[in-house]
Amino acid sequence: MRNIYLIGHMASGKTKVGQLLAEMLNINFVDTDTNIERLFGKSINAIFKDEGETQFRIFETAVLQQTTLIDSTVISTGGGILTRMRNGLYMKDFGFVIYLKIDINTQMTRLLTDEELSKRPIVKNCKDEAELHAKLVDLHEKRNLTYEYFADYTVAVKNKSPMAIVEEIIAFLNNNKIISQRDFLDSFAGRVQHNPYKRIRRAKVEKDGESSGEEKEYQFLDNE
Ligand SMILES: Nc1ncnc2c1ncn2[C@@H]1O[C@H](COP(=O)(O)OP(=O)(O)OP(=O)(O)O)[C@@H](O)[C@H]1O
Ligand SMILES: O=C(O)C1=C[C@@H](O)[C@@H](O)[C@H](O)C1
Ligand SMILES: [Mg+2]
Repeated sequence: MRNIYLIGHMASGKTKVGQLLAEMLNINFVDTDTNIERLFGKSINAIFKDEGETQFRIFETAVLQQTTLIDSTVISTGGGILTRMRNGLYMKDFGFVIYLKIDINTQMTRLLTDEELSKRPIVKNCKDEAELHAKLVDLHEKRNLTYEYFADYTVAVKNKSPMAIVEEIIAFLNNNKIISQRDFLDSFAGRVQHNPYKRIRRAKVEKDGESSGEEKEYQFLDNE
């Protein structure tokens, strides 16, 4: 199965819903923000502060590109992923794009806790609610069209629990025959069958360029 990419404004629930969706589908989960932090050994705040937003966007594309090498994975992206058009093209080419659409009031409510605000460099320096509101209006004006342009499916998140959103996404995937039990079994069977690390390989023992008829076993372990 192709990947499922979640896009949308910050605090629309991409991370929260993505984790739950992956759990419900029993497939892997990747969060591009988390992977950027792991790969570059710094928090997103520190990357913005030390290297600037442009460098952060370069890291973000690099991490997104890595997801084109895997499949059957739910990938939650950062709110600004579509500031670069090529990112949208990668997601379209390698997966289905689900847009979690949030209204400004719901977004304000979610961001107005210290923990949520302080980890997002784009809004963390807003000095009061009015400034945060103005910033979000600006971001919606700039970004809404880009989310809409790349979305294969849109879910409005207002007043819905994470589980209700997940159920809506799964219904969309099922209705469009994007996932089926068969897909999962095939993909799982394929990974087991082709996994070079788990396979026991037999090879004829060669002596002086000639096969002795004896067989030798090579076991590749996961942690080698
Ligand atoms: N459907 C929901 N109902 C209520 N709260 C939610 C819902 N979805 C997410 N939240 C909460 O909103 C906050 C932001 O969610 P989350 O971190 O998943 O957003 P995000 O889209 O990943 O943001 P970012 O783009 O900054 O990574 C979290 O506290 C989360 O628990
Ligand atoms: O909306 C944005 O531009 C951002 C959202 C977050 O997911 C992070 O990727 C970062 O804080 C930037
Ligand atoms: Mg997130």
